[in-house]
Amino acid sequence: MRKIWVLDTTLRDGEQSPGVSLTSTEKVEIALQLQKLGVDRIETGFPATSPGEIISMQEIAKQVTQATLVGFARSKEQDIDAVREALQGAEDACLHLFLATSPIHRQHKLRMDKAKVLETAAAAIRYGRKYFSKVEFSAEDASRTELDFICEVVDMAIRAGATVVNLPDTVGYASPDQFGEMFRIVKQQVPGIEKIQLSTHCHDDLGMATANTLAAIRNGVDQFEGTINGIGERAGNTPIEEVALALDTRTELYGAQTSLVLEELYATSRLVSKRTGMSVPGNKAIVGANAFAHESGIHQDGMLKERTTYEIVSPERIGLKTSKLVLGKHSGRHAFKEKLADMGFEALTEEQLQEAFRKFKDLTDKKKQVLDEDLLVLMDESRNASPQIYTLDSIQVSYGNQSVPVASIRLSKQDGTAIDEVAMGNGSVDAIFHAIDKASGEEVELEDYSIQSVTYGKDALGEVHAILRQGEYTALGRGTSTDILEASAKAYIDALNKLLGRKEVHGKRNITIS
Ligand SMILES: CC(=O)SCCNC(=O)CCNC(=O)[C@H](O)C(C)(C)COP(=O)(O)OP(=O)(O)OC[C@H]1O[C@@H](n2cnc3c(N)ncnc32)[C@H](O)[C@@H]1OP(=O)(O)O
Ligand SMILES: CC(C)C(=O)C(=O)O
Ligand SMILES: [Mg+2]
Repeated sequence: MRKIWVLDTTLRDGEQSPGVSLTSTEKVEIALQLQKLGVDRIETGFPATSPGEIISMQEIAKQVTQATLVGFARSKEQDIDAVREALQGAEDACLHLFLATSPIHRQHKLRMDKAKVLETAAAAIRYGRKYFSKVEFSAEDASRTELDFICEVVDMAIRAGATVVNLPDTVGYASPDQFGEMFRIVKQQVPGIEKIQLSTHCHDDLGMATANTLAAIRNGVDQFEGTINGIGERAGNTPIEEVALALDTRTELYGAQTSLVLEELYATSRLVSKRTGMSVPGNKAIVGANAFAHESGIHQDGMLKERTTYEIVSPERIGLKTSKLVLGKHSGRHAFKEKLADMGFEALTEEQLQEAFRKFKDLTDKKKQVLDEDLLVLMDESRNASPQIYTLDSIQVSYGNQSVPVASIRLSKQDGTAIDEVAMGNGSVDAIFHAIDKASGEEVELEDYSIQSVTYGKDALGEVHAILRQGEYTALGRGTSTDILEASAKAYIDALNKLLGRKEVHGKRNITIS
């Protein structure tokens, strides 16, 4: 299988992401992790940028010994000298020179004609080769450069002594077919091309960095450059994890592999995200939080029967323990039953399961994600079911800090009849309880009332406990909901039902029924 070299530029192009600036300690930490990941070449910085950049690169050079360390420079002696200073302690160093070659950059930015570009780059490569055995030359904006001039530039770079020639899609303008064709022609037409390594470096302005990189690989490049999580200038660089996994997953198509330790990808992604402050979108390929999570019932059912129905990469391959089956609005009975079994609720009858599933679906209409804690509460409610003498149909509360709270409530009785009542109170909860009292016609006393949040987040479930007394009898009721007024009504009705049910059957005295 053909080996593809990986040049990681998270610490150089990645750090060019607007708003990102890494400290020396952070850069060393990331470089050590990149070494663990098995990156062949780590671009540690652009030392002409600042004195601090040189110090960071020197620190990395002291500690990272198993990868080639690359220093970036314009085609200027002063920049090359800065790379010499920054990489002097490196075991294996490479100078990375660049100069733009496209008409737009030549005319407007560099104000150089073609001949001057060739002369400037050749002089820089020759100067660099005096100090470095490895010199990469990048023809910036290659994808917008005339094809015959690109061939001239590559020829010049080889003659001047470059060991790697990189043709970047600097502004993410290329399309895969066109980009692949450029490499095919360069390989065909430039004499001595076999003496050097050909590289590519893509940006994601049109969302095609990975596709363009793979097109270059199919057309014979030896190295690709990218960053972890795809961070970098503007829309970012090629995400290394995407290309590495595409090669690993489709070997029959590409016939090429990196030597990355893929199991380190997830940890590397998390570290880069934490240190740069650039969060990874949930739906990001390979390393996003949802990349191995399934919420839809049909997908979850498929996953439970055979993982490969909905996963082309196994989570273990990138260093994650398992896939996740997330319970939510779109989940089905198979995943629900599996989840309950995992939590120890195995001995449920079909009826209990159906009832729990119905309640679960009701909850998903109110809550985005159902957590284990939510399920525990829900199962607890089901198992401790009280006689359904009254059930809550609807509730409406009118509250204002200048007016008296009013609650309207509709209860259903066991025989199916509905009772509507309206009542006022000192507060919203008090108004609800008065309305329930009026609807039931029972005289009860509220002995205790408490609220607690049982799950997390803005849409957390609140659990209300209410203890009611009627003469010698007391009963504890529980109610849960994402709304505490609804939870309060449910708890009150639950206590009332228990009180009436027990009173009727047992006639026991002074007993709190839980
Ligand atoms: C595609 C890429 O990612 S390229 C890398 C981009 N990264 C960065 O620019 C980050 C670090 N940059 C910096 O800190 C600064 O730009 C520095 C220190 C490098 C240079 O700063 P300054 O000397 O103030 O120049 P400034 O950035 O304003 O302009 C760039 C100059 O470099 C020239 N230049 C640009 N690319 C090259 C090159 N490859 N070789 C030689 N000269 C170049 C420009 O034409 C311009 O020259 P001019 O002053 O004669 O017009
Ligand atoms: C490799 C360099 C020149 C680069 O970052 C680019 O062209 O995007
Ligand atoms: Mg770039």
